Amino acid sequence: MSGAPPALRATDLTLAYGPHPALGAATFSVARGSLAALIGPNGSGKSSVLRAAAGLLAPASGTLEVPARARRGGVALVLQTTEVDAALPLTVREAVTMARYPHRGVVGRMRAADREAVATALARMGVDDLAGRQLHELSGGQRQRVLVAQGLAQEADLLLLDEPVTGLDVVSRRLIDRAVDEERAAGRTVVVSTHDLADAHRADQVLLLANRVVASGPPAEVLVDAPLREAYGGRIVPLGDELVLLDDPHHDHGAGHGHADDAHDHHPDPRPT
Ligand SMILES: Nc1ncnc2c1ncn2[C@@H]1O[C@H](COP(=O)(O)OP(=O)(O)OP(=O)(O)O)[C@@H](O)[C@H]1O
Repeated sequence: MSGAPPALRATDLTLAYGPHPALGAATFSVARGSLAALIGPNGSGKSSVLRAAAGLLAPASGTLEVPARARRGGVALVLQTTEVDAALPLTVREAVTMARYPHRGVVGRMRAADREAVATALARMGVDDLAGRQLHELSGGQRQRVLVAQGLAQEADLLLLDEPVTGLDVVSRRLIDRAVDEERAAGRTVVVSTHDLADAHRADQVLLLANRVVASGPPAEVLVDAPLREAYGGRIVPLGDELVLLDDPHHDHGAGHGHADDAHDHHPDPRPT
C-alpha cells in the first residue's frame, strides 16, 4: 500500500454500553479500498465496531480514527433489518433518497446526480420495481436489499454493512455480494460483519472478535483452527475440509450466547423472500 492513512485505525480501543463491555483494548487497522470482514460469535462486538466506525458509539477509551467521517457522505452504515423500524411511513424510494442528505442537505433540492444515485442503487439491488411501495409492505429479503440500496446511494468512501446477508435467500445474497465486490473494485472500503466463514474468506482482511481482537489478517491466516477455537470456545467442528461454526446466525440473535444444539447448515431457503 502507499503511505495513505488506513480507512480505520483503532488504537487501544475499548467500547462499552455503560457498565457493559463490548470490546476490550483493540488495536487494528483496515486498509483503504479493501474489504474487511468482522466475524465472531453472538455478542462478540461486531456491531459495536461498526457503530463506533459510523460515529454512533464513542470509544470508552483509546481512539478510533476514521478519516472518511470528515468527508461529505463519507461513511454509510447499513443496519440489520431487525434494527430498522419497518413501520416507518416511508416508500422504498423515499428511504433510499434519504441517503442523499449528506450530499444535498435535508432541505436541499435533489439534483440530477442525486436522482441518478438513487435510481442506480435501486436497480443494483433489484428493488426499482418496488420504489413506490411502503417499507412495511416488503418481505424481509426485499427490505434488506432496500437498506443496502440506501447504503449504496450514499456513495460513501467507507461502507459498513451489519450482517447484510444473514438469513437471506440466494438471490438477495448474490445481489448484495455483487454490490460489495463492485464497491471494492470502485476503490471504496467495505467492512462487513458476518457469521459465515465463506463470507469471511472472500475478504482481504478478517478481524476475528470475541470482545477483543483474537486475530487480524488475511483469511488464510485468521480462519484456521486455533484462533477460531479461541474465539468460539471450541464450538467449531471440522466437516470435510471445512471448519463449521456451531454459532447459529438465524436464531438466538443478539442474546450474547448461543447453544451448540442450535447448529444447522447455513444455507437459507433459495427462494427470494
Ligand atoms: N445497546 C446495548 N446496551 C447494552 N449492551 C449492549 C448493547 N448493544 C450491545 N450490547 C452488548 O455489547 C456486546 C457486544 O454486542 P454486539 O452487538 O456488538 O455483538 P455482535 O458481535 O454484533 O453480536 P451478534 O452477532 O449477536 O449481532 C454484547 O455483550 C452485547 O450484549
